[in-house]
Amino acid sequence: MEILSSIQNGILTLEFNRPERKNAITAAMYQSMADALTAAETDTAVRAILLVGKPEIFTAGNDLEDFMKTAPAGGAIEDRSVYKFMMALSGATKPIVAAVAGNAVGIGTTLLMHCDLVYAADNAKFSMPFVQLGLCPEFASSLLLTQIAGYPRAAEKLMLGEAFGAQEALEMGLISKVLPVDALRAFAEGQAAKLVALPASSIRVTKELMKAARKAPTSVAIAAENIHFGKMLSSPEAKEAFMAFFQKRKPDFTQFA
Ligand SMILES: C/C=C/C(=O)SCCNC(=O)CCNC(=O)[C@H](O)C(C)(C)COP(=O)(O)OP(=O)(O)OC[C@H]1O[C@@H](n2cnc3c(N)ncnc32)[C@H](O)[C@@H]1OP(=O)(O)O
Repeated sequence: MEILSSIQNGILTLEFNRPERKNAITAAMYQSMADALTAAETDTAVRAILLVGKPEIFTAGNDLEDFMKTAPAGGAIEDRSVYKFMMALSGATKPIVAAVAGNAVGIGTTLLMHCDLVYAADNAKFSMPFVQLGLCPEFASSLLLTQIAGYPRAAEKLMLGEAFGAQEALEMGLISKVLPVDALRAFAEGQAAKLVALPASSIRVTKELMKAARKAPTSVAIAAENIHFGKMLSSPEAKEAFMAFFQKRKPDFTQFA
């Protein structure tokens, strides 16, 4: 099972479990998380959601082989499991806690902006190398990171795509606490348990109110990003970037105007 899913004491825990591929997320993994989140919406046994990886890796982002396979097929983004997962995550009415240790690449960082309580280990590394892959930001990261971190810092992270550590993520407001890697999971579970014990209706309304102002702009940003992202996935620049990754070499973008 590449996504471990369990419900215990009111907490739905979703755990990336593909360490041999650095927890890179395949279409099947997105689908299984989308299904679990959708089911959780109406399951009274679930009062909080916890998203975790392994102590050495959160996720290497979208599986790049999947990107190469699915790109030319095209089709509506709404039919793709990544879209179903991200819509289920961003539209979840129950509180979501994320705990990041190791690398959180691409969608691994983007998805955090749709969670509620976000904690990181001192070994966490965040990056959004969309431009480096010949792509563009996705799932409202172009909007939300700008709101969270301010334009100059967001531009640096989204244009240069360089990795940054937990301390910088804390300063920019992407996460709310840094913990020793060995303490991260227990701390996040404890925070989720606190949410479970609180009145679910108050949590639900608080979340709704807090997210109300960004709801419409988030949808607009996602739709605009999708148009570009879908086209860019099959661009020569992206193909060169994906091939270069698997051939363990630097991409050569100078061949493209
Ligand atoms: C809509 C969504 C958008 C996005 O998410 S865009 C972002 C896509 N993701 C990436 O570009 C990240 C690619 N991966 C990496 O940069 C690196 O990995 C890490 C920094 C995460 C870790 O580096 P290291 O510790 O040196 O591990 P390793 O040797 O690169 O990876 C171990 C094995 O895992 C495979 N792998 C890693 N990431 C992915 C991936 N994203 N998709 C498919 N496979 C991946 C490798 O190829 C390799 O495999 P082998 O052992 O056979 O050489």
